[in-house]
Amino acid sequence: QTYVHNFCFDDSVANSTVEANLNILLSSISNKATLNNTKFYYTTVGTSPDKVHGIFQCRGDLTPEVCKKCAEVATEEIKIRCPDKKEITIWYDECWLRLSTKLIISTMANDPKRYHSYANNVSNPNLFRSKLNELMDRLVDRAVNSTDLFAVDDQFVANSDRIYGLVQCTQDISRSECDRCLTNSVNQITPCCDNKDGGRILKPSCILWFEVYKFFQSEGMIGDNPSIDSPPNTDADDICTAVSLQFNFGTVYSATDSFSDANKLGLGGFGAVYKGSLSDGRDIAVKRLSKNSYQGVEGFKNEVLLLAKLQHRNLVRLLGFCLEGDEKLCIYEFVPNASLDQFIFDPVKRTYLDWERRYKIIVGIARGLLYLHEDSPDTIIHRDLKPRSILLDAQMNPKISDFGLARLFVVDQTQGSTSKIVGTYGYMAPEYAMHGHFSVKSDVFSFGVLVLEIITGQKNNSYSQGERAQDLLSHAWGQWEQETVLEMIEPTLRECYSRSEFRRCIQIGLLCVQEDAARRPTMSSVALMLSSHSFTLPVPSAPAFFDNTEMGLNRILEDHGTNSAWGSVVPKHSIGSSNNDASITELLPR
Ligand SMILES: Nc1ncnc2c1ncn2[C@@H]1O[C@H](COP(=O)(O)OP(=O)(O)OP(=O)(O)O)[C@@H](O)[C@H]1O
Repeated sequence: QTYVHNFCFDDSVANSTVEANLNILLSSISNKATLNNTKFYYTTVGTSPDKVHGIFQCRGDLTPEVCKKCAEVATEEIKIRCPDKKEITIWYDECWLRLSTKLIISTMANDPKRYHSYANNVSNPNLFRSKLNELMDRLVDRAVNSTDLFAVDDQFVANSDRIYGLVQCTQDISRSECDRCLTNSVNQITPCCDNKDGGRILKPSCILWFEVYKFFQSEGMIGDNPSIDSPPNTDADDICTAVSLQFNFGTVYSATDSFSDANKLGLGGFGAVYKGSLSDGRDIAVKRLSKNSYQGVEGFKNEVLLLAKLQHRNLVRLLGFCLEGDEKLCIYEFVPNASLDQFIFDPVKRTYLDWERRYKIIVGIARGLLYLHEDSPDTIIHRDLKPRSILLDAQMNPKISDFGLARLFVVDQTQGSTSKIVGTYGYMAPEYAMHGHFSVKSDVFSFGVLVLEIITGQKNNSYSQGERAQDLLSHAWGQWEQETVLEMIEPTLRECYSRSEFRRCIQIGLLCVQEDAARRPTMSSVALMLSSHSFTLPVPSAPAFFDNTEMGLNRILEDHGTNSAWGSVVPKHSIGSSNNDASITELLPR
């Protein structure tokens, strides 16, 4: 058991009833943590005003024996390290303990906090910082969705370098409080441990810990989330995962009130979407896939397994699937605040998004896309990124939706090029729209359009400037060349926004929409550009100019024709249709 730190506060309680109660509390915690084989334990001793409360929390990856030992050591050592004190928090590598005369149960506490860091500096701080952010975002998301508010994982940095991370909340607080506690800790990594290759943020209600070596036990990892370490295969683990991801049709049927119209959220390219409530209180969104999907049952299950392994704070989480007769359902977490287009293009709701919020949304989308491109088990190309495919959660965090759906339909295509163009006019890279070539760089293009739309409030494909209809990219390029980009700020933000961040966003947007795909940055570079203001941005070359004329559309149609096979599965997806905007994703093996 390795002692880390303690805080002992308040006047001495020597020879008082409080002191006597504290002693009883300590032996109770020591005994109960041993007897119950528990990782979390809460108890109180005495009556007000001498009542004392105690919370014990052990790490989720450790065995009951290790937790028991930690409880024994902590309750003994507290008497030596904090004699006569009544407000105490003590942290060990393996567990932590809180004692107080205040009601501490179910109340999230960020303070007192302790930064605990090490002397080794990392060799590439920018890269390390962005990979650490990636890892922490994933960990927080997994912890708040787990049963024990705990998560461990590791993250590739470069060559053989990895970062290992652990986050844990005390199990008495709610998921949203755990989220707040951990998110606050993630934001404190810079003051705590910037440029360091290891560190911890210790708080009464949660801990965050990272190292460049593996310091946790994987075997003890339990929780209701499938591992995301490897792609699906047919081993025993995946059979277990498949069982836990499969929803009973009756459950989904009653959760959505028999797929009632009142519960219908909308009709997308792949079928109708319904809101549902599970009996455990969780809200879900159920996508009822078009019945004439060509995908067989096994193929469908495999794809869902693969997609369910993708877990990231900025991706809409696929919780599972349901098969019944020819019904194929995908069950997602419910994201309450609708899609981004309903905010940025709405005359009233656009005012809800101040500059800071917009910047955070851009950073979140970049992180989600970076995960799909570089940090998930397979390279995943979204192919239809646009404001409608970004959903907003209760805190207005962005979540990318509809990644992977193309895999649930069998489409005639080869890797990296397709005879069927599926994407949305205005967001498609030119090489994709004209020649069917898609790659991570075609997603980067769509991301660039999205950035420009979020900060200017203008739609790329319905932009008008004065008399002449002009697309947003051409307009942004013109303003960039004339050094007048500030004129493009979303009008409701004019009085209050960061000019330097706005300029950077325009520059990043223009870098992403460059005509030459090879010159567009990767999403890891974009994430770095957004997180580090000291990073010097390259100078963009001219964007691909958007041809908004009938001739332009006809040219695309002539190049590709329409694909009857695809059209019969999801007719609205064919190029040239008036409502060509379903979301499609591709997954490629690395
Ligand atoms: N996980 C979710 N949580 C909450 N609402 C959702 C969720 N997924 C989809 N919706 C809502 O359901 C409706 C239909 O969504 P869907 O993604 O199928 O289609 P779309 O994005 O409108 O169109 P398309 O499929 O053509 O891109 C939209 O209003 C969307 O905001």
